[in-house]
Order: sequence, then structure tokens, then C-alpha cells
Amino acid sequence: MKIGIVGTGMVGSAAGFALALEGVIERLVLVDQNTALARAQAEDIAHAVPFASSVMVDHGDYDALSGAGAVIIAAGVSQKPGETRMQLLDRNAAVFREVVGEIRRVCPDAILLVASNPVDIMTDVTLRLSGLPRERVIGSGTILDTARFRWLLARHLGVAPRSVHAYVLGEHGDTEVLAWSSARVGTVDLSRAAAQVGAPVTAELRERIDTGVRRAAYTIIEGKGATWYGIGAGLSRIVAAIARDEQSVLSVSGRTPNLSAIADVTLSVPRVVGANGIVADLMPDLAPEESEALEASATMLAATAAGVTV
Ligand SMILES: NC(=O)C1=CN([C@@H]2O[C@H](COP(=O)(O)OP(=O)(O)OC[C@H]3O[C@@H](n4cnc5c(N)ncnc54)[C@H](O)[C@@H]3O)[C@@H](O)[C@H]2O)C=CC1
Ligand SMILES: CC(=O)C(=O)O
Repeated sequence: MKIGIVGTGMVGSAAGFALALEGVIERLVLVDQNTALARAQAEDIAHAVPFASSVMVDHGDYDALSGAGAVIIAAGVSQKPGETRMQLLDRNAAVFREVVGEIRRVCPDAILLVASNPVDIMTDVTLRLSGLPRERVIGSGTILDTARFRWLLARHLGVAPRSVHAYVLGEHGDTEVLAWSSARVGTVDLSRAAAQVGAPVTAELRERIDTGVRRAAYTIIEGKGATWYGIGAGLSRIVAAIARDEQSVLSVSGRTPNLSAIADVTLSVPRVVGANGIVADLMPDLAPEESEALEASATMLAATAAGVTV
């Protein structure tokens, strides 16, 4: 599969690097309004290929995306220290009005994979700008928050993150919902598993992990200006699910027609992802307070998206 990346700053280049190492695609094309940057990133990533795979890495203008099966959009501005994701909305919506039209002109059938923030709103904007069916417009959503949740739980429990099955739902942002009640270790309910490995889940631990997940971007941006490795790997994971038609369950953002009382809202729940994009949604059972928090997140996202004219 040929994959395009539009926006080759920290996030786009990290995704490209992860894809080059993973090697599940055949071709990678990098596009940026800063053509010197796209060229340099492509050359640098290409120099990693001989160590890992045989992905063909190029840069180019939009026409070079022709034939791409999926295009990652990581163009636009990112948060400065202290800034929220939502504060990027107007600037990134303006970028997307240009970028989505160009991608659609060249590769009308490509799946669009949105990373730019606020990612749920940008995914909704992309869906409306592109006119694509909902299954072909995917936001990275809470794939990164879910990884952060699993990482912190795994460290506490002393098990591999891959053996922790837990999801973050709703917004990729301040109102996100950690689904503690449906978390499992192997097949065992989290609190019973925690008791069995001698690492109980206390209220203090829940508070610490909740803050660690919800505030991760802020603390990393404070320390190094941006986040890129986690999301780069997450984007590569979503592309792999598409390229290999895996039908893997991933927490990604997409238009959701049937979430409680809200008719149409773009947010994350676990979804089955394969060659055609989002194939099905898999809503976990939630505790009442988690359902309430998810509804609040959805209400905020639906109202914010409705305020953006495309
Ligand atoms: N979804 C997630 O989990 C995450 C999302 N992000 C978001 O990803 C986005 C990119 O972040 P970074 O790579 O750190 O920013 P960056 O500033 O390093 O890169 C953005 C790139 O977009 C390019 N660009 C801007 N306008 C463009 C246009 N009209 N056409 C083509 N290219 C254009 C710029 O030239 C720049 O190279 C931000 O919105 C950031 O908040 C960042 C981390 C995690
Ligand atoms: C920046 C961002 O959205 C994140 O690292 O979660």
C-alpha cells in the first residue's frame, strides 16, 4: 500500500519513521507546504530503511499522493506550553479547508487519517469537507491516551502493556474518559487481577493514573515543546490495521450516530479497523459515572463541531 503524509513536522515525521521501521507498506510520500522540510524528512527517514525494511520513501507535491490508499493529515499548528488543543481549532480548520480539498482532488478514494488537534473536531471537519463515508475518515482519537493508560496500569501491575485491555473514550483531550470499569488484565477483571498480583488499585492510584493520562501532553510539551513518538507509533499502528486488513480493535475517532441521546458526534470508542476503515463500533459496558462523563464529553464535542463552518 502507498501511504501519504501531509504535514511533516514532529508528528508527521515520527509517523513516517515508525512506518518505515514497521515495513508493512510499500511506499511513503511526504508532503508539506515547507517543501525543503518534506524533502529533508524523506531523506532522513529513507536512511533508516536499510536497517529495517524496504519501504520506498519520497517527498513531493500533492500530485505525488496519487494512488495512495490512505493519507495521514498532521498539518497545522501544535500547542505551545499551557495552550489547550481546542485553542488550535480556528487555525487548523483554516489549514484543513485547503489540505483536504487537495488530497481529495488527487486521491479521492484514500482513507483519511487525521492527527491534527483538536483531533475529534478536525476529524469531523474532514468528514464534512471530504464528503467521504464515515468509515473512511478516521481520527487518531484516543489511541494515544489508551496507550498511556495501558502503560501506566502495566507498570503498576508488573505485566506487559499488551496484556492490559483498557480504553480511553470520548475526546482526545481534557474531557476524555478512562474506562476503569471495563479494564481487564488478560481475561481477568482489573481489580481482581490487581489483588492477585499484590498491586491493588486504590483511589489514590486511580487519581494518579487519571492525571498521568489526561495531563500527559501538557507535561511533555512543557519539557520538550511537543509530543511525537507516541502518536507516531499510534498512527503507524492504525495504518498497519488498514494495510493488513486486520479487523483490529483500536480506540479511534469517528462519526458516531448512536451515542446515547446525541445523534451525531465524532469521538473515540473502540472500533474494528480494517482495509475499508472503520468496520464496526464496540462500545464497552460502563459504570454509570463513566457513561455520564462520556455523555458530557460528547455533548461538548458535538456543540464545538456544530460551531465550525466548512
Ligand atoms: N492526535 C494526537 O494524538 C496528536 C496530535 N498532535 C497534533 O498534530 C499536529 C502537528 O503537530 P507537530 O507535528 O508537532 O507540528 P509541527 O509544527 O512540527 O508540524 C506541522 C507541519 O504542518 C505543516 N503545515 C502547516 N500548514 C500547512 C498546509 N496548509 N499545508 C501543508 N502543510 C502545512 C507545517 O509546515 C509543519 O511542517 C498539531 O495539531 C498537534 O497538536 C500532536 C501530538 C499528538
Ligand atoms: C499533543 C497531544 O495531543 C498529545 O500528546 O496527546
